[in-house]
Amino acid sequence: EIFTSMMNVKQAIDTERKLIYHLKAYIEQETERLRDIQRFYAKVSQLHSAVYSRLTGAAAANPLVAFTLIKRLHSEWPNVVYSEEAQENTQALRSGYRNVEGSLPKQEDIQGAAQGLMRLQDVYALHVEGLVRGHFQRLTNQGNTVDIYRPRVSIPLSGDDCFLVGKVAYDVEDYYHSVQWLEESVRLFRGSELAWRPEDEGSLEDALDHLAFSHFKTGNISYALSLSQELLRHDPLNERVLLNVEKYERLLVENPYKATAAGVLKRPSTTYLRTRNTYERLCQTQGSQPKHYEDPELFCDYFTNGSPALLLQPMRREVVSFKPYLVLYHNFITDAEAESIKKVAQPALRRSVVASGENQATVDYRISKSAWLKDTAHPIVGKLDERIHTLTGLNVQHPYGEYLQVVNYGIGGHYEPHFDHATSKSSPLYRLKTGNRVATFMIYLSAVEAGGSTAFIYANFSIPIVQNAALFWWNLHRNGQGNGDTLHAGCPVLVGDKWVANKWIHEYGQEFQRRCSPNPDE
Ligand SMILES: O=C(O)CCC(=O)C(=O)O
Ligand SMILES: [Fe+2]
Repeated sequence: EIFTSMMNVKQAIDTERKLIYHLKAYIEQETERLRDIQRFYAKVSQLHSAVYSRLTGAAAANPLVAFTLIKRLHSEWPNVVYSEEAQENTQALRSGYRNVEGSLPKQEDIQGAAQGLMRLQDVYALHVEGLVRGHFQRLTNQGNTVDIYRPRVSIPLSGDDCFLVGKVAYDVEDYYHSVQWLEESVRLFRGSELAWRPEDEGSLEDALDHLAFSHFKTGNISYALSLSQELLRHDPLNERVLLNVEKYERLLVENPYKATAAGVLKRPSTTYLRTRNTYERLCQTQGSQPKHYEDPELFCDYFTNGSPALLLQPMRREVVSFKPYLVLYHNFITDAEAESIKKVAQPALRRSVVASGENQATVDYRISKSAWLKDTAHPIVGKLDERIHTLTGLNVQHPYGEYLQVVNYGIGGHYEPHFDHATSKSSPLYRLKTGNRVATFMIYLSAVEAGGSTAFIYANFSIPIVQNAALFWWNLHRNGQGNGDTLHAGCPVLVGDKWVANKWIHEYGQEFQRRCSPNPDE
């Protein structure tokens, strides 16, 4: 599951570096082998033009010429033709490949990465044609493109790259995406002068085939027909396509008005989410906090919580919202501490799960890896517990607080709108027997280049990632009921390596810090 964590993607760079090394050795050896063969070829062909052609009959009469001719035909030619060197070179290359095989991406990775790209396309309303050229752009209503982010490094995609993304969509009958990506694939394959590349999975014919069928499925039969006819020009004997062409022509005769009935394709309903429009709007703004002038009660201060530890170095507190109550503590953690936490978490990272009934499950709506760190894992974990306790006054010791959950997002990694507290009595969150999650303390362990904001859906704002800051909010009202205003999400990461750490604090153990109240508004 390389695609679920950027850390694994970084490790994949090293894997490819090893492969490059093996391929270089292979090319050198093969080049040498071909040079030797060329030498033999040059020798023999030169003999033929210099000796045999001019003297023909006389040449064969010379016993030295005759002897070398016989020797060549008897042993030199088979030595060249049946040389084992080619096989030895291939074997060396393959054995180098087998050494890294265990760490290579799997089918689920290619699918997950392609789905990540399509998620970014959807949530940030990206223009596919721009994306293919390596740009992160949105198409305006006037038909212009605007950059939403200019990456420092980027690469354009090939026809085969686009074919693969389109194929992932096609295989799940998601023709909304398959049409857009295969369209790009066909365009790029048509325009590339290289007809064949050893690394490619698909070809212009494959792309035409899948694009034609996608259009057929969405009702655009005349376009399906013209694409199939183009395909037949490359592959005139393809029985299946010949039959399709016949079928499309018949359909068009029977139902001429259906020619281009495609209309506007809708995004697939598998990604249905009631709050999707708000969620995506909040992600697109990449940070849209309420401003002080919008709510004059909001404030910033240097906060000590009456603690001697904080008197020397007060915390920069920013009250971001009252409904729900949300506070941002700036510079909660230092760069060095954040790096240590990530380092300690790395070997323990596993695919993130969510509560599903009484159990836990991996889901498409949370794409990341996470690790649970006990305070014994590293002295810094205990220090952070202490700091959270000082700031909030809450008891964060296990089991009143959960272990620290360190999260690393992957390609288009996200966490769609959810509550941190349990909303059903059977939730696995109750296994600690310390009640529900009363509060969340979330630390941003990294910056990102673009995307990845934390969006509060009903409260209608999003917090851009503030490196080293921490976000605190109450999940429950004082009467113990879940606070619906806390519905929140981690927006897909557009560019960057996003890390956060969650400390979830439970109801029990906080009785003196957070008094109960029957008032549902508190
Ligand atoms: O990554 C974020 O911004 C939010 C993460 C989150 O809500 C969670 O892990 O529960
Ligand atoms: Fe959350």
